[in-house]
Amino acid sequence: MITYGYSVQEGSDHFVNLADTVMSNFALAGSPGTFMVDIVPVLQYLPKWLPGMRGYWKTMASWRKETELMFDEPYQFAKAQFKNNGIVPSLVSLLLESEISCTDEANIKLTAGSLYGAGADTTVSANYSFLLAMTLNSSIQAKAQEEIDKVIGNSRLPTIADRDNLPYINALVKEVFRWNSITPLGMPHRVIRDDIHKGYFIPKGSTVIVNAWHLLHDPDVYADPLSFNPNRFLGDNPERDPRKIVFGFGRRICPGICSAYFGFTDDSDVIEGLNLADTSVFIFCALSLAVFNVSKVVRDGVVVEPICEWETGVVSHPKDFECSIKPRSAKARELILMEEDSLK
Ligand code: HEM
Repeated sequence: MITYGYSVQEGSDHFVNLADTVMSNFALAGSPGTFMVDIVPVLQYLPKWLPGMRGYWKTMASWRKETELMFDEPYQFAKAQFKNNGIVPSLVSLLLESEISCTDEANIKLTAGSLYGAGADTTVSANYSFLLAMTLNSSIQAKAQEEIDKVIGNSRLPTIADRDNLPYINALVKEVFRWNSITPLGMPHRVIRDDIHKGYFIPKGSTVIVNAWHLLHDPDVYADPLSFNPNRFLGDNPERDPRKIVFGFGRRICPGICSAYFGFTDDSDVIEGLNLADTSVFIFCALSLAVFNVSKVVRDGVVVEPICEWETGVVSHPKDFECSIKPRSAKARELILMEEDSLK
């Protein structure tokens, strides 16, 4: 919706399926060492017909095709919608409002595709971790709901404007970012010139990989790091804000956390409310807590323990787990239905 002004279809959605395929390819391509050419770059110059090379190039050609479709098809949808004057405000509709050249069009397509590709999967991973954490920690869920009930009541849904008044929810969102490292090894960076870091010589061309998982689970920084505990970010001595790590580092830091452009340094705080990524996760958590109870599934009188493990890959998701999501009350059900109606 933000990128293309498009409402995702429930069940199976063509554009989402396309993006999922490309993100799975990306997860493999982005993990250094998946292909021999990552380790021996000279292999890229070998003829494509050589035995052993054909399969590789065939895979690359089909991945390229899928990537082009992911960038092109939703863009063409948004463009057609724009031309038919049925404008739903989106990144693409805003960019199409002025006269554009072919180069502009290629840039809009790539910008929109990057926003969706890089922003959706990562945010979804955080949202799933939140649901898993709530399934496993009913007392933390109850405490968060108590804060929402006290500050917002039950006659309306929380909004982004409520954020400053919800310290416990803010701490919970930080803990969602920390507990599951969404990108456990960040993104590989290439060193563009020789460097010396803390006495270590790093030659130009080296690939540098950050161990984000360790930084977020370092027992010297986070007490009992494997447990989900929002309290670690409250009080007089809060533990390190994980958002300083989860969005990467340097000039290629995630643009979804735009305080990068406002001098985000080690000492400054993330500017809440200005960041698409952080804000999306906050509002998902706050809305869910306001209207739903998330709990373990009980089947035939037996409690089903959810699987608490994560997939590997550039973007790590919780493995499929079972949970029960039910409206908290009749009033909550009413609010959900009103919200659904307003989207029609
Ligand atoms: C919880 C959500 C998100 C997480 C954890 C996340 C994390 C990251 C990380 C670790 C990187 C690599 C940074 C580096 O190279 O050091 C990155 C890059 C990127 N992110 Fe995000 N991201 C999230 C949401 C978003 C959103 C909502 C957008 C949409 C604007 C977005 C767009 C991008 C893009 C375009 C890049 C590539 C930047 C570049 O290479 O110059 N991300 N993200």
